[in-house]
Amino acid sequence: MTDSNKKPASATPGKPAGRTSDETTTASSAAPEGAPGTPRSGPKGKKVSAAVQAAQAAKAAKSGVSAARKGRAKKRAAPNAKAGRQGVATPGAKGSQPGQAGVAAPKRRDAAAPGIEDAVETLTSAKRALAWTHTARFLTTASQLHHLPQNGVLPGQEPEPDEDFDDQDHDASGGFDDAGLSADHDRDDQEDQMDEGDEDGEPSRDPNAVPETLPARPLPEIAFVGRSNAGKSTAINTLAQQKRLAFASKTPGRTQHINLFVLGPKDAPDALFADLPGYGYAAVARDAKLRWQRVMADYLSQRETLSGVVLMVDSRHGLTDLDKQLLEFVSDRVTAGEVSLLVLLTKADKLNRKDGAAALEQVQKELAVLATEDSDIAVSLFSALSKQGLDDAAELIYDWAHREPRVLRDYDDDEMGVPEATDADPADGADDAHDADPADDTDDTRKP
Ligand SMILES: Nc1nc2c(ncn2[C@@H]2O[C@H](COP(=O)(O)OP(=O)(O)OP(=O)(O)O)[C@@H](O)[C@H]2O)c(=O)[nH]1
Ligand SMILES: [Mg+2]
Repeated sequence: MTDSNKKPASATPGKPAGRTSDETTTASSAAPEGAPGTPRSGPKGKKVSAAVQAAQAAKAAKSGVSAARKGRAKKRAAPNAKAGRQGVATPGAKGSQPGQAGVAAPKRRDAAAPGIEDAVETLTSAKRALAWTHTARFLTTASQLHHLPQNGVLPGQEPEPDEDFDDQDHDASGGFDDAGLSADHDRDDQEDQMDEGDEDGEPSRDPNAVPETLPARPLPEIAFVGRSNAGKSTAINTLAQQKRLAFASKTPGRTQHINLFVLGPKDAPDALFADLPGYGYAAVARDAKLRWQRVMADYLSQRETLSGVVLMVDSRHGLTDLDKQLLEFVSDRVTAGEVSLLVLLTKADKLNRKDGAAALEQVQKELAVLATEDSDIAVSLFSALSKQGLDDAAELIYDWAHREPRVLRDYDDDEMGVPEATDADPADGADDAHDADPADDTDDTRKP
């Protein structure tokens, strides 16, 4: 995790009005005195939305959010409206000092609660975001980082296409196997899908299909990362409102390649989703883990078009050491505000309200070290089953993909260096027990 030498978040974003969920307590109450700001949380309920930027900006100004985020406020269109739209608590809401206990979410609407207009805006912006995520379609799969399309050039359009791109059917082979991410999968375990689709096996990708042409300009990329079995592929499917866009399975290690999905109109795609292989799968040799770390470190620290990272964490387990290690790979870019971060606490349907709130608070506290004036960090409970957190996640990601291009700071060589891969992971063994969680096998079925 990054240290706290970074610019601390100065004061404090304002309190979003009208949150109704008591799952929206801030983590700042647990933050140490003088600690930098804590990330926002974005559970369901609440919403002070702004569908249009002018309304967002006005709302942000009204709520005082912008005061704490002056750095990037100048660089983005209505950058701070996100906090309002997410309806998430931010530390030291109005009237409190940094490091002070945060203001708990109001249990009921009060004078500051959004009116009809806000409710309509909320609906509109959630609908717009979900309509956009629904456009997600498979683009390509890459077994190695350097195989990913760069600046709009797809593998098939390169002068010398790489043979690895032939395996667009998610065959359990290829470069990532070298990273130890392979496993003996039953490719017919479609019953593992939460959505009880009536198709058999994996969705077929036509190997002869002509890949969609990307625009010459680079598209912002949103990466979905997390431990094996955390729910990355399922979350992509849920966001896209498609049953089998990404391959979800209770078998850990299902996703073994970097799978890219393109979003936006066919003739004007505007973003990419990257479903990345999970980590922490027990049956992986040590040197293979190191290779995987290198791939992830390279991707997260060097992928120029990376706009946001969605880190999926099983809400029952919280941030593991491997998750923290992964965050280190991208921490410089997060603290600089170059890459946004959303931590989704998945499978929230398995927790009761109290435990969900506690999980949220714990992760917010742990992420506080990444919070700076420039950073854009949110945490939310999420369930693909109940759709908890879905609207918020969609809206936030939509916003990442459609914001004005960010002004990137200049990095020193040292700063931009790829973090050293390390095999020190004391919690690895313990974490791996999660993958064998028998509850996963029994509970991960869609409840009626
Ligand atoms: N109850 C419940 N189960 C879920 C939820 N999200 C995912 N699951 C289940 O968790 C298991 C793993 O989901 P995946 O989406 O394949 O996980 P992944 O992170 O993509 O895993 P890898 O591809 O191995 O890295 C599947 O059995 C899903 O049905 C959720 O919100 N609630
Ligand atoms: Mg997956």
